[in-house]
Amino acid sequence: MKLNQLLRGVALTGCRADQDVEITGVSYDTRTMAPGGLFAALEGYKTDGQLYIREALEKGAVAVLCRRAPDFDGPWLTAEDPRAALALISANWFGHPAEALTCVAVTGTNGKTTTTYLLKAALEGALHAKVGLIGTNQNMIGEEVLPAHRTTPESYELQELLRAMADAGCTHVVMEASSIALVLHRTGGIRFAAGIFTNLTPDHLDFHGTMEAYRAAKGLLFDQTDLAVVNLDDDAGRYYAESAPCPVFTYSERKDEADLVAKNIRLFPSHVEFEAVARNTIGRIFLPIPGGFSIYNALGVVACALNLGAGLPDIAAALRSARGVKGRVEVVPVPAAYTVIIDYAHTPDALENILTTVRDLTDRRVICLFGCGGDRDRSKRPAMGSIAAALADICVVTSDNPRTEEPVAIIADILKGMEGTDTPVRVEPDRRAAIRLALSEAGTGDVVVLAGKGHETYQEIDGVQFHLDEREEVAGFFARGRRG
Ligand SMILES: CC(=O)N[C@H]1[C@@H](OP(=O)(O)OP(=O)(O)OC[C@H]2O[C@@H](n3ccc(=O)[nH]c3=O)[C@H](O)[C@@H]2O)O[C@H](CO)[C@@H](O)[C@@H]1O[C@H](C)C(=O)N[C@@H](C)C(=O)N[C@H](CCC(=O)O)C(=O)O
Ligand SMILES: Nc1ncnc2c1ncn2[C@@H]1O[C@H](COP(=O)(O)OP(=O)(O)OP(=O)(O)O)[C@@H](O)[C@H]1O
Ligand SMILES: N[C@H](CCC[C@H](N)C(=O)O)C(=O)O
Ligand SMILES: [Mg+2]
Repeated sequence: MKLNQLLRGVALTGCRADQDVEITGVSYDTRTMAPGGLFAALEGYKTDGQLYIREALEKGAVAVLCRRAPDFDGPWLTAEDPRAALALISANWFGHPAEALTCVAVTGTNGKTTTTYLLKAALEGALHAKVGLIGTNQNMIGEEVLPAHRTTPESYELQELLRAMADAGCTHVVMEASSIALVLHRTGGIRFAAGIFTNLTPDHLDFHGTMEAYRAAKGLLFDQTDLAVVNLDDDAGRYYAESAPCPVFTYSERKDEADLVAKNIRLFPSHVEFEAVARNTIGRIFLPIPGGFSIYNALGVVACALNLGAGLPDIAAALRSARGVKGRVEVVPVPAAYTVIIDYAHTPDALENILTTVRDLTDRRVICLFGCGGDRDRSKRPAMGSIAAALADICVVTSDNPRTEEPVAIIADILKGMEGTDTPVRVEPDRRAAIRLALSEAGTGDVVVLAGKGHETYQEIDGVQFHLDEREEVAGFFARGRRG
């Protein structure tokens, strides 16, 4: 492809390159780039891609894109925001695959992954669509599974995935749009038929700084959607309903003025049920996932699927037979008279939701094991500590992914939120040992919640990922005769 074709739609602030030159690839990392391509120098959080321009040219880049003009001659282009430019360049490189797909993005603090899986099932069942999925757990092209490294991939990898999906005959794509991705323009150049907003509660404040900035980040999605599907029971949802620059469709379990309302809600240990009431249609929804939050995830799915042309009876049939999502309220089979649940709750709100949900499942004790991620929002730590102490009968505080932080320092932050509690708190930094400890505390009728790691099958300590699958640890505990 010629450079001028690759740059279609990109607003350059300067150019010192022959735009007729042939480009054989696009890269934003000198460590993996091949010769003959364009190198996009991105300003990062650890270093600045601008520092690697000479290296890129030495490695055979035929053009470099950066924010500031380099102080040497060479084939360079400048743009106000190289990340935004990279998104358009990637869309050009892969031939705008999103235009051949009906794309839906889901944003919000909690419920994105769950909602994307349920929406995929609903669109497959109701529209007989072939649906691609992009998100935290994995990416999917129809039934084919590809590994995921982040919730929302960098724009180049995202466009590459969309290309593969379009080529494989997908008609629809449902993807998670994280707030970080929206700020970093990873979804640039894509027009979404709908954007679903689930909820906004504290998370990622290390990145965004304030809740206002976090809300603004999620709101960026609606600049690139034809329809905003928003939760009217959430403060930020009401804000977007009034401010989104596109048509809005609202859902609620409390407000009759919403476009879709859940009535006659019934919560059971293994499922939820409600009456979905929209302007022209009404139907009973049965979702085989427990928890009050499951009502909201189902509402978002029903609201979106209705707007994409699916009929309510078909959506209801698909949700009735939907499978749960790995690591989300996942019940681990155990040869014991108590229940073990793995859940990805890693925010204060999610922890409160899962503990409230399991509290309704038992008259006996709730044992909560959790930690907090290192190199992530520190304000979550005491908040999660105080929620666990208030809602569980026994807390086991351990490590999540410490990343580059000291595990005991993270635990100390958590314990600050537990000061003065009467709830027994056991501390065990080794997550494997902590799981054994939690299980050995459990008795008949109790529920043990292993929170925070969900689908993850690794633990990142000191920058290195080690294998850790909580399902295996639970099975191992029983295989070894329940030895702690
Ligand atoms: C905070 C954040 O999102 N950081 C992203 C950012 O990395 P960075 O700023 O640290 O990059 P950097 O190391 O400073 O390097 C700057 C640039 O120089 C390049 N470079 C660097 C070294 C070199 O030798 N040569 C070279 O070319 C790098 O490739 C990069 O393009 O730009 C990189 C390239 O796009 C991303 O890979 C990286 O995501 C990292 C891996 C990350 O952990 N992100 C997480 C926080 C994230 O994105 N999470 C969200 C939300 C999760 C959720 O809520 O579900 C997600 O969507 O997953
Ligand atoms: N609608 C919801 N509201 C609040 N909490 C929820 C909701 N849905 C799920 N949860 C809780 O949040 C956890 C994470 O859910 P899920 O993985 O679907 O969210 P996510 O937004 O994709 O998270 P991430 O930002 O890590 O990708 C679940 O394990 C559950 O405890
Ligand atoms: N997408 C989230 C995942 C957190 C998962 C939890 N296990 C942790 O490591 O904190 C993040 O990157 O902040
Ligand atoms: Mg997710």
